[in-house]
Amino acid sequence: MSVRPQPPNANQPPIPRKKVTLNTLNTLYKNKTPISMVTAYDYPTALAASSSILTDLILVGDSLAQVCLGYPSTNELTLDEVIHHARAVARGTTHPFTIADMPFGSYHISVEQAVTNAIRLVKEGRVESVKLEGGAEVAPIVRKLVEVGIPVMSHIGLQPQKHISLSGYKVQGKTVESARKLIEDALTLQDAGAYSTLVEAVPKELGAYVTEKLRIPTIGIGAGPGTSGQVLVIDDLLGSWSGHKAKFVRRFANLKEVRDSGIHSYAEAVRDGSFPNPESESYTMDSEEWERFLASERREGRLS
Ligand SMILES: Nc1nc(=O)c2c([nH]1)NC[C@@H]1CN(c3ccc(C(=O)N[C@@H](CCC(=O)O)C(=O)O)cc3)CN21
Ligand SMILES: CC(C)C(=O)C(=O)O
Ligand SMILES: [Mg+2]
Repeated sequence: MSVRPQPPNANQPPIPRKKVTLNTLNTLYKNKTPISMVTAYDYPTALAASSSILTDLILVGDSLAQVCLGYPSTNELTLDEVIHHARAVARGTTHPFTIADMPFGSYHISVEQAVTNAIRLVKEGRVESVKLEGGAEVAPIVRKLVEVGIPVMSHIGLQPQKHISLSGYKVQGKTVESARKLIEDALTLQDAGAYSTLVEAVPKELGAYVTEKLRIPTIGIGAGPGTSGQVLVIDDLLGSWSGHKAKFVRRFANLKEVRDSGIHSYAEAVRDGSFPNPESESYTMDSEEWERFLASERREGRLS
């Protein structure tokens, strides 16, 4: 059966969702059911992402660099850092299919380097597939990884790892030439065996068009509603990220407000002495035991 499970209603326990596999993705794609993907970076965000029965894919994105580690861009993130976080994500993930970004510099040197590092992500990072940025130029890498048995999601359109050579984060595919290049890249990556292609920051017309031209699902971020699925950075959608908000981000919650006000209330309660409460938030000792302790302290000469 290909019917999507319904969201649990508040009075019912959540229905455990069957593990999402590449077959599940194909079924969703064939049924034109929009695929839901979200990033996660550690155990609690993986639990959060897994808490909805409707989450299909979890991405350990290299956005980890900015969102969790405070780097100015994704470019200085190391493979070891991705692996460390991916392992934590694996411990918190239930049904969703998992993907990790191959970070900048971990796959461009040679096909051999890419295979070595993708294998590390699978074995040590415990992810089920990898994603890598790039067009036709990375097709030989995609082909080899797929041959080895590592499913690959490609990533075209805006490629944040190229933000320096592109002079910033800019919408891609806005001209005839760049739109044509995007379609050609997408077809080449599909031929190389990618199971899906992520399309970032392109005009909605092009997002829908590339989706129509492919026989594998597209996952869009800033590519309009015409892609096979959508992805957002978890902190962007939860409103817990205070950095730049791209046009494509919708806030589905405002966690930063709730979180910061909680921190401030705590600090205030410490400052004014109202935390901790001596009754409900403290431990007690039997009073006779306490008296015997004080007597022993007097005998030691530590108390007069
Ligand atoms: N928190 C977060 N969310 C993301 O989506 C994200 C990251 N971090 N880090 C890695 C990359 C970087 N990404 C970005 C970063 C900036 C824009 C951006 O500023 N876009 C402009 C487009 C301007 C134009 O060309 O018209 C915008 O205003 O939306 C888009 C994607 C997506 N990724
Ligand atoms: C924004 C998504 C697509 C990503 O690649 C990331 O989180 O690194
Ligand atoms: Mg990324």
